[in-house]
Amino acid sequence: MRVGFVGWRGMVGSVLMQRMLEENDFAHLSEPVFFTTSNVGGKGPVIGRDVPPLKDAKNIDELKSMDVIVTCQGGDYTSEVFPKLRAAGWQGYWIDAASTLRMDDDAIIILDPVNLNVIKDGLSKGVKNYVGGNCTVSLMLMALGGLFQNDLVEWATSMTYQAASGAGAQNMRELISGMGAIHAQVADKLADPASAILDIDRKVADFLRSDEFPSQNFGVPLAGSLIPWIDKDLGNGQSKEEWKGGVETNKILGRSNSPVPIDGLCVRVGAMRCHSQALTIKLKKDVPLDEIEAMLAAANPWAKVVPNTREASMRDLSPAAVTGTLVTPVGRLRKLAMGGDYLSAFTVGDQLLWGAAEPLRRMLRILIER
Ligand SMILES: NC(=O)C1=CN([C@@H]2O[C@H](COP(=O)(O)OP(=O)(O)OC[C@H]3O[C@@H](n4cnc5c(N)ncnc54)[C@H](OP(=O)(O)O)[C@@H]3O)[C@@H](O)[C@H]2O)C=CC1
Ligand SMILES: N[C@@H](CC(=O)OP(=O)(O)O)C(=O)O
Repeated sequence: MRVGFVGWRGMVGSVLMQRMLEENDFAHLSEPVFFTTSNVGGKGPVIGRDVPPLKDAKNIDELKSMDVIVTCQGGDYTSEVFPKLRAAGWQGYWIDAASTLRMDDDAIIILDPVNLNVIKDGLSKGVKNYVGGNCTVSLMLMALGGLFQNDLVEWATSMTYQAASGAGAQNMRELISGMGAIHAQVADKLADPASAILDIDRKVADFLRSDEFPSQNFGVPLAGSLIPWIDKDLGNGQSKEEWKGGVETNKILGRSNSPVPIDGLCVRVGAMRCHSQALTIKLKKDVPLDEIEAMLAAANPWAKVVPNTREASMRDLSPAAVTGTLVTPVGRLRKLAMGGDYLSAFTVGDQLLWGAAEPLRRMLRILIER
């Protein structure tokens, strides 16, 4: 199988390369080929063996000779190149991290621990386009898959706490710069135990509202604040990120014809690369909590149930605990005051792993092992 990689040196692509090395995936590829939009003829990534010089990611003839193309290059690249490649008669498999093709009828959203049946059905029907889901959606389904598997969800609403990485590498840098700049404003006062906290606070607030605060990428401060809107304004009061929560979840589950209503508010917070979300779930029936916990834990090897105690929640259910790992813990599970069929849950997940690179890596493996 000739597999071409586009976007391998970006943030998502780098995580993909790292995971492929960890899982020894390249040993299963006879001919990995690496593409670039900026450095044709340059050196490819270090994967433990020689790789040919980088090829032009816009060259349709070069791309056409691939059996599979895996791209983390982004939506603009997909919009520009994918239609040309198909128009040129290319019949290969296209595996993509970008959202561009996700809702197309001839594309499947890939999250195999949750929808391997949908993926296998697509493969048997000759579907050639496989697209990673929105990070928030994938992470929610990795954690709560057990409830959907058992068809227990009547509706769900999620309030998200999304990391800077979802907006890109520059935004992660800006978050840290903002934290550092805030500290620098008040470092002398902080060092003095006798200084008044309200003086420190006033200085920080003035700085957050000033033009000096580094906010070129987000447009407003994230460090020391939050941003209650993610992605485009759909014009109906809903953000595009919130819209994705409903449509993508149902497409992944293969139930777009009988959708489960899922909606909520998406908020950017000052975490680096872990998205968290608090959910209120209306169950179809009053199932005992221990049964719910067992279903969640059994759904896949990564959904770890965290006991609903203060200590365990603080220790295991945070971006600091989860970042850089594949676990998608789910905790704060309890029946709400509204009744036995109302469940609360809180989940955390690394949005560059299950939220972006890992479903692509596993899809490639599914194709290789077919
Ligand atoms: N960020 C996220 O959380 C998620 C992103 N995605 C999708 O993945 C796409 C890629 O996202 P992301 O990885 O964040 O994008 P990046 O901006 O990190 O990388 C995209 C491309 O930019 C080029 N590039 C230019 N300068 C640099 C540099 N200094 N370092 C690395 N690459 C550079 C590279 O192309 P070249 O080598 O050709 O020059 C690279 O492949 C997104 O557009 C989105 O569609 C999906 C889910 C989550
Ligand atoms: N929109 C997500 C990141 C992302 O890339 O999403 P999508 O793959 O749906 O465009 C966030 O900002 O956290």
